[in-house]
Amino acid sequence: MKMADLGDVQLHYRVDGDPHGVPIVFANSLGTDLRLWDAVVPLLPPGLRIIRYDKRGHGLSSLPRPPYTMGGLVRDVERLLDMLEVRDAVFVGLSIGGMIAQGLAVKRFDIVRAMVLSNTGAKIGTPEIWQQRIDAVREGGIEALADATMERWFSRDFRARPEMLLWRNMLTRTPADGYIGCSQAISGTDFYTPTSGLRLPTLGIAGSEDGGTPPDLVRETTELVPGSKFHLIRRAGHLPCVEKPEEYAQVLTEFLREVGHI
Ligand SMILES: O=C(O)CC1=CCC(=O)O1
Repeated sequence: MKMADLGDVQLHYRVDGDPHGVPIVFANSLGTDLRLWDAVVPLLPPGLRIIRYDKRGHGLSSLPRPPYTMGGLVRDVERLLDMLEVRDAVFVGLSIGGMIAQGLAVKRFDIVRAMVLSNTGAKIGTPEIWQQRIDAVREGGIEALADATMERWFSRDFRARPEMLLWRNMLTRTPADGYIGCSQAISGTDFYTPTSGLRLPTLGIAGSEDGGTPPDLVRETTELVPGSKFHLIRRAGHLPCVEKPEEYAQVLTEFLREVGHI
């Protein structure tokens, strides 16, 4: 566990694998922290420098007051990766993490050499939907959203398992300001034009039962980048790295091999 002091924000991060290996960076979704990748990391091949972090307002990172912007979230990870002297990374972003991936790829070709757009979109939802969620959290806390969120995050089978409660607790223990700030950032983001201009190896991953970012949205976003690939994980919701870690790690490993990262 490490803390990067970036001045206006402190980011919790951790590095696993080979400290001198080729970098792979993971960015989490709304309402989760870097433990999102716990089941996938041990299944990755050797020789990788595996970097994970908690975005602002989440996990053990600091909790600046909202509003947050997508530009600010991109700038946070950009500063973290500059501090760690990361170049030519494969950047794996899930949901809002996939938006951060697109924003960083547009800005920093030297840092992002390939990207994985997992359960994400160039634009997610509408400002009205995000405002409803923000209002609900202001009124009733994140608990008010928890049951509906579990339905978007997980398949019916997984929701019947006790592990589901781990993720429900992770969501409901996210600070309201962190959730609201990131919701505002998503609400204000439309990356269709910038992402269409990207030219880098790109893999899209979707879950067949994802109620937050359905497969068609992930496919459409991924196809903005010419030559991209797409993989659908069946019987999984918004967090296939949790529900199907073996398949997720296998698809990721194949992509790393294809782009010459391992
Ligand atoms: O919680 C959800 O509905 C899914 C989601 C959208 C953006 C994100 O990061 O998670």
